[in-house]
Amino acid sequence: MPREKLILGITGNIASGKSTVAKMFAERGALLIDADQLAREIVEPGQPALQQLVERFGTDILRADKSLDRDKLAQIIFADEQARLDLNQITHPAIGKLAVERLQQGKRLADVPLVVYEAPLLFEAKAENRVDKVLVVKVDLQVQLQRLMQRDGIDEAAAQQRVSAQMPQDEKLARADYVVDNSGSLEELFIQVEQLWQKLVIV
Ligand SMILES: CC(C)(COP(=O)(O)OP(=O)(O)OC[C@H]1O[C@@H](n2cnc3c(N)ncnc32)[C@H](O)[C@@H]1O)[C@@H](O)C(=O)NCCC(=O)NCCS
Ligand SMILES: Nc1ncnc2c1ncn2[C@@H]1O[C@H](COP(=O)(O)OP(=O)(O)OP(=O)(O)O)[C@@H](O)[C@H]1O
Repeated sequence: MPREKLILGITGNIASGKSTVAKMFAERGALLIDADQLAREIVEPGQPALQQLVERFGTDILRADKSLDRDKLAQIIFADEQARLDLNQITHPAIGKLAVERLQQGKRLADVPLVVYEAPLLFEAKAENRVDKVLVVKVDLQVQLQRLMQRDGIDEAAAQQRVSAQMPQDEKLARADYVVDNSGSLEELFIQVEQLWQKLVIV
């Protein structure tokens, strides 16, 4: 008898390596649903959430073609907690609705052995109930800051600001069912993901 199909939530703080881990699961055959991607869909031109963002933050957050200027909005919300909370209030309900739909669709697909939901704010958005088990990707702060600065082309102060906008890593770890440590090499990460895949999928 195969095990009941799981939805595995992958979370962890910014630049911890969630996308890297999620990709490793997808390469093994998992279906990946990415909250950052859903967050992009719900602010496409014509979507109600984009209109609400413009009402809250002004037309300055739009590019000439009326699409969202993500860099500009990121600068605003990582420097101002109230702005970030307002952004969350506008976007999170629509992201949540879409996530539930896609996760349930995914769970019904016969040839998918595992559904993975990659969600940076899984705990902050109180979205744990959308998944069966939670994997937290952890990383040492110094490594995290270096990777974040390099990936996003920002300085240490901006990187620190983004890290501080999320729930502390220790709180996430305390609520995890599984943990992988991504402070080392990609090879070390790969081994941990393989072990978890064996545990979750191989009967
Ligand atoms: C602020 C925005 C425009 C920045 O876009 P950008 O393309 O520069 O970054 P991207 O979307 O890839 O997010 C990068 C990372 O930033 C962090 N992050 C994003 N939004 C938030 C937030 N509201 N609070 C804390 N951290 C956040 C996450 O770790 C995320 O993985 C965008 O992240 C957004 O619309 N955020 C609101 C929706 C949201 O909460 N998304 C997070 C997943 S549900
Ligand atoms: N073990 C590793 N060794 C070296 N670089 C890594 C490693 N893991 C991830 N990276 C790099 O670090 C950066 C952050 O990783 P990734 O984008 O997977 O994080 P994330 O948690 O998905 O980020 P976000 O919260 O912004 O969505 C990327 O540029 C990635 O290529």
